[in-house]
Amino acid sequence: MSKILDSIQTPADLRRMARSDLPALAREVREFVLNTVSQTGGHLGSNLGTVELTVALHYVFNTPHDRIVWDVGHQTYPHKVLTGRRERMHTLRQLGGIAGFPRRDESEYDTFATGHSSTSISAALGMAMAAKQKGEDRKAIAVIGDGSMTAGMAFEALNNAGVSHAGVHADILVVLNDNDMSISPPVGALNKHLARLMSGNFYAAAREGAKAVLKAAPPLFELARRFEEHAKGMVVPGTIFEEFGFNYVGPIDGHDLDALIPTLENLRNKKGPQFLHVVTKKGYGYKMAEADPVKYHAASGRFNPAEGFPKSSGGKPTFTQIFGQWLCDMAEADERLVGITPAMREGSGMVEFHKRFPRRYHDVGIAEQHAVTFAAGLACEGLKPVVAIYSTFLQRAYDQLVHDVALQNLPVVFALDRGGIVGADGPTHAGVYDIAFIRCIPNCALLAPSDENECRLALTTAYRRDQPVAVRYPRGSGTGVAVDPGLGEWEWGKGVVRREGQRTAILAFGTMLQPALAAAAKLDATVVDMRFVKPLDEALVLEMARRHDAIVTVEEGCVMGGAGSAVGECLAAAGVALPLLHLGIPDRFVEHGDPVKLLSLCGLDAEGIEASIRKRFGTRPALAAVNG
Ligand SMILES: Cc1ncc(C[n+]2csc(CCOP(=O)(O)OP(=O)(O)O)c2C)c(N)n1
Ligand SMILES: CC(=O)[C@@H](O)[C@H](O)COP(=O)(O)O
Ligand SMILES: [Mg+2]
Repeated sequence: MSKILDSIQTPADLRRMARSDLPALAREVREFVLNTVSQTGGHLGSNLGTVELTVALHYVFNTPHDRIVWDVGHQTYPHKVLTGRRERMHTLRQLGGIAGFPRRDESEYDTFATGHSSTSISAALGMAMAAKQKGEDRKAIAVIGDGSMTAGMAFEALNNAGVSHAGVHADILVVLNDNDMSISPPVGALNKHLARLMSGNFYAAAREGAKAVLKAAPPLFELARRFEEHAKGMVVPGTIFEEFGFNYVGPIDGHDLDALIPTLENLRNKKGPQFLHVVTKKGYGYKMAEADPVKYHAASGRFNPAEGFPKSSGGKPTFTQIFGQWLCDMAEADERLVGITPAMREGSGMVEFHKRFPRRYHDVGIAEQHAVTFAAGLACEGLKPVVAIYSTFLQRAYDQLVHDVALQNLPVVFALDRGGIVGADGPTHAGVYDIAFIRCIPNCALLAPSDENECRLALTTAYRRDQPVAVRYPRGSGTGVAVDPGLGEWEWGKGVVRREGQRTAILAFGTMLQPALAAAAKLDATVVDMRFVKPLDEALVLEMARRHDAIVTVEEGCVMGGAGSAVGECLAAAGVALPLLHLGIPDRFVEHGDPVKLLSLCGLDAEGIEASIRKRFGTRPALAAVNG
C-alpha cells in the first residue's frame, strides 16, 4: 500500500510535503518500481539507484519550469511515477503504453527524449542558453551516469558549458550519478579519477560541515569559497570538471536526502555552471540487484521479487549467442582477431570471449566513434578487428565508418546486432537504417544472414575479406536451425534461390526469408535468399526479372534507400522495366511494443507480405496489373 505515493499526482504535491516524510515516500516509490518491473520487465538497477535523487530533484527544483534532462533515460521510472504516470506504469514498454525512456510527447516533465547516452549535457545547455536569451529565470539540470560520462559527446558539452558565451554563463547543473557501473563494470581513466574523488570523501564531509557554520555570514562564506577552491587543489586532486570551468561539489551520498536536498538547494541559488557528484548504488534497496548489478541491469520479462530473475530457460540460441561462439572459435583459429565493444559486453555476447581472450578484448566505454577508429588503427597494423555494435549505436560512428575505415578500405568486421525492430526499447533503439546508410559507402560490404547457421557462415565470410564488411542480424533467436560448428563461408556476392514458383519473384534479405517463404507457399511465388545487400547479386536479380512478371523485395529495414532500392537501381541500370514492389519499414518511427506485433503492423509477417502482393498484383498475371 503506497499511502504517501497515492497522494502524489505531480511534483507540486511532492513539494508541499514535509521534508521528514520524503524518506518514506522514497521507500514507497522504490517498492512501486520494483513491483512494476517485476510484472512488465524493463530496466531495474538504474531505476532503483535513482529513487532518492529523483525525489530530491523534483522537491528542490520547480519542475517542469526548471528542466531536468535524464541521460539515457533508462533510470526514469521513478521520475515517471512522480510526474502523473503512476496509474499507467503497468503498460510500460508495451504498444500504446508508457515508454521506457523520456518522451516529450508523453509528458511535459519529459523535457528531452533520450535513449542513446551522453546527450543530456548538450540538451540542458541548449535549454539554459535559451533561458538566458529569452530572459527567463529557469534552471537546466542534466542527470548523467558515470558510464554515460565516458562518451566524447559529454565532454564536448562540458567544454562548451564551462565558458561564458559573449559574457553570459549558462545556469546549468550537471548531476553525475556515480554508481561505479555501466551495464558492465566501468572502464577507462575517468572511472579511476572518480574513484580518487570518492576516496577523498572525508573532504566533502568536512567541507559541508564548514559551509554550515559559515552560511550565516555570506561575505565570509564567499571568502571561504574562494579559499576552498584554492584549498581543494591541495587537499584533494583538482577535478577534471573544475578544469572545464564548473564549480564542483561532492562527492555526496546520493541516497541520503538530508545530504541531497540542502546541497541541491545551495546549488539552485548559484549562477553559472555547477557540477554535483553524487554516489549511488545500482540496484539500491533490492539486495539481489545490489549484489549483481550486471544481471539486474534489466529484466527481460516477469519475475518474482522474492526470488529474483528466473534462470534462463535455454531454448533456441540467439543470434547474439551465435556471434559470441563464432568470435571465440575464430579467435582460436586466428591470433590476429581483436574483439571490440563500446560498453555492451553482455548485450553483444562477448562475456566468454573476454574471459578466454582478455588481451584481445577491448571494452572502450560508451564511445562508438572511438571504437570504430580504434579498430581502423588496429587494422592498419595487420590485425583483424571485429567491432560488435548494435545497429542503432553505429549511427553514432557514421563518419568514422566512412572516413576512417571505408576510405582507407580497412578490413574491419562490424557485427551489427539488433538489426531491425527491437521491440520494447522502441524507436531510439531500432536498427532499421543500417542497410540504407551502409550500402551507399564505397568499399563497404553488407551481409544479411537469414538464420543462425547463415549468420555464422556470414561472419566467417566477412572476416576473410580484405575490406570493411558489416553483418547485420536481429535481436533474439532465429529458427532454431542446426548450426554447423565449422568455419565455412558463403560464395562471395551470390544469393540462393530457396523456392521456385510462378510469375512473382520475392527477393528476401536477412530474416525476412522465413515470412517470405510462408507467403510464397500461398502465392506459388519464387523466393530468393539474397544474402548480400552489397555487393548485390545483380546477375541473379536480372535472371529473376527475365523469368518472372514482377519482383518483390522484403527487408527488415527502411524502404527508403534500402535493399529494395538497390534492386531497383540494378534493374534501371540494365534498362529492365517490370513491376516492382518494395516491402520494408515505412517512413515513420516504429513505436515500442512486442516486436512480432510491430513487424505485423509494418506488413512484414507472412500474412502482410501475401496481402501486399495480392493487393498490388491481384491474382491476375502481374503484367496486366501494370497495363491496367
Ligand atoms: C550511445 C549509446 N551507447 C550505448 C548505450 C547502451 N547503454 C545503455 S545504459 C548504458 C550504461 C550507462 O551507464 P551509466 O550512465 O553509468 O548509467 P547506470 O546504468 O549506471 O545508471 C549503456 C552502455 C546507449 N544507451 N547509448
Ligand atoms: C538503455 C540501453 O540502451 C540498453 O540497456 C538497451 O536497452 C539494451 O538493449 P537490449 O536489451 O537489446 O540489449
Ligand atoms: Mg553508472
